[in-house]
Amino acid sequence: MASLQMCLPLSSTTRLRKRPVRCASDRRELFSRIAPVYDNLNDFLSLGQHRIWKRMAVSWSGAKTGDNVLDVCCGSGDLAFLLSEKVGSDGKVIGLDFSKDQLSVASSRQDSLLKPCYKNIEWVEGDALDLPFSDCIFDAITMGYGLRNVVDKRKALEEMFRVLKPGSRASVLDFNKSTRPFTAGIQEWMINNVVVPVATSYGFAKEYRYLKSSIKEFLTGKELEKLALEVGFSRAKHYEISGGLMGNLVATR
Ligand SMILES: C/C(=C\Cc1cc(O)c2ccccc2c1O)CCC[C@H](C)CCC[C@H](C)CCCC(C)C
Ligand SMILES: C[S@@+](CC[C@H](N)C(=O)[O-])C[C@H]1O[C@@H](n2cnc3c(N)ncnc32)[C@H](O)[C@@H]1O
Repeated sequence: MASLQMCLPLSSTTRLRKRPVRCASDRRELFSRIAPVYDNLNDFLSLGQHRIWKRMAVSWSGAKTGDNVLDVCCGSGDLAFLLSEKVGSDGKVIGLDFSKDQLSVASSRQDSLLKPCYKNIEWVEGDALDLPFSDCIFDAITMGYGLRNVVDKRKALEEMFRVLKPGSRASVLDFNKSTRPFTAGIQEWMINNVVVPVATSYGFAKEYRYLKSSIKEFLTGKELEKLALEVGFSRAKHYEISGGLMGNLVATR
């Protein structure tokens, strides 16, 4: 897979520092490590609010009964399961991720959840930067907390554009990189003083500290809209949610 280049060997001084989560293989390993606690920590740390944000993302995708849809960077499958309920048994959902461990959690959840429509979900191990699908085949795409984590955001949007049918939408949910100092400050305070300490108690301090650096390196809502239009989407709108802590880009091909 094009984007899974191995990290270059670090200098000895760098090795001595906390190694940054820089490249695709580092990030894949990070999400594989946290797979066992990922869902429970999301529920606890967001007080269950992330499920509301994910429902909003699926609604913005425009997915409807009978559609053929894709959830990129599906992880443990939250958005894929919501898409499955939306498209129903006549529809088809593909959940793609490059972490075997995350996909294993998703597949186990699918087996234990007894909703008949969930049989319409297929889990695919693959790279968001090199989607193993033909052009113009999906009626809707979601990407929940994935764009901030890929090493090439433009390429990820180009791939989603390529596999979307004309007139269809990509709905991209993530943390919002706020331009308002107060909002950014609240977000950073919560991560520093609630998220990381709780994660540390589970032995995942470094993994959750990565949240802060990944948000700092992310794009603002306006920058995401601009990038989507540059890639070729005909319309792009970024909605701030939860007081600006989170955001959702809706891009129409
Ligand atoms: C579902 C959420 C985050 C998913 C997620 C994304 C990542 O990129 C990670 C990277 C490294 C480790 C973990 C993740 C990860 O879990 C959002 C909710 C869960 C967050 C961990 C908690 C965020 C707290 C907010 C800053 C404030 C929430 C306020 C709420 C109204 C109580
Ligand atoms: C924070 S999780 C989001 C999971 C799920 N979408 C959700 O909303 O909870 C980010 C996911 O993106 C995956 N990921 C990151 N970069 C990827 C890439 N280039 N290709 C495929 N999956 C990737 C990780 O393995 C991880 O499962």
